[in-house]
Amino acid sequence: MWRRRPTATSFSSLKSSLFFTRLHFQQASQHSAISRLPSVPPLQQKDGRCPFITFVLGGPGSGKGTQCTKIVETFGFKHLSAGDLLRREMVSNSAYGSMILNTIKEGRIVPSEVTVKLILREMESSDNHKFLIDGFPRCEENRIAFEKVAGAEPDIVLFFDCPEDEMVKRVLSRNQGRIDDNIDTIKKRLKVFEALNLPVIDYYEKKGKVHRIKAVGTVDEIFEQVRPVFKACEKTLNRS
Ligand SMILES: Nc1ncnc2c1ncn2[C@@H]1O[C@H](COP(=O)(O)OP(=O)(O)OP(=O)(O)O)[C@@H](O)[C@H]1O
Ligand SMILES: O=c1ccn([C@@H]2O[C@H](COP(=O)(O)O)[C@@H](O)[C@H]2O)c(=O)[nH]1
Ligand SMILES: [Mg+2]
Repeated sequence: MWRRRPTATSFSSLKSSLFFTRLHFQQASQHSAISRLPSVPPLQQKDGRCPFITFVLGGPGSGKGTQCTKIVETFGFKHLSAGDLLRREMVSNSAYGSMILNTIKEGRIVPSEVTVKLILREMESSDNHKFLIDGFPRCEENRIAFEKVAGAEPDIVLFFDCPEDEMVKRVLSRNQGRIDDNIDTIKKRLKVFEALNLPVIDYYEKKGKVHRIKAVGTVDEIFEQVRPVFKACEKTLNRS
């Protein structure tokens, strides 16, 4: 469970005032209101620990979810797939349901207001302090919103770098009944990835946070590139 460091603004009032007033349904390209948000104190756990945050990025079908499962098994992280959280919200009678459905069908990006709220809710209700945030941030607006509202940057970023033809092949044979696993939506998702997600990866690359994984080969071969990334930060992972 989580709490914020003592501050004049409580987290719940922050959520309602910052998110639901200032950011109400802003489109992904609108940066101005977000950049004016005040920074907040970083999230901190009851036991005083700060979370270890890994953003897991890569194109559709690059293997993010598959590798996250292995990281959870080996290093004990909590896996938060932004796409899964949105799909769960979509079928939960939420007011956002039809907006999420249409956005996913079109391969576009759900407003940060919704996604950041879902992610932070999961982080706050978890006893774990090591998080894999999979498939988020999708664009610069997502990134800025998360950093402002969480008061935290990722410790590291994993980028699963996979050729497009391999990603298309994997998604088309995934067979999980996802409404976006069809060739038309995949083409749109690939364009959105290139136009909006690659700049986020570039941003963190410049900060020295990106670990680029060549996402070809078997699942186990790819994991052997991932393992040393977490081995190298074991001390930080167990920080108090
Ligand atoms: N190295 C691999 N070789 C072959 N198939 C793989 C490999 N890694 C994952 N897959 C398969 O490819 C499909 C896509 O993988 P996964 O769901 O992990 O990708 P993802 O990056 O999470 O995709 P999305 O962004 O669409 O959620 C799955 O069916 C998975 O079993
Ligand atoms: O932060 C996010 C994550 C996802 N979406 C939307 O969901 C689909 C599927 O996401 P996956 O990560 O591939 O499961 C994605 O194409 C977006 O439409 C989002 O808007 N924001
Ligand atoms: Mg996935």
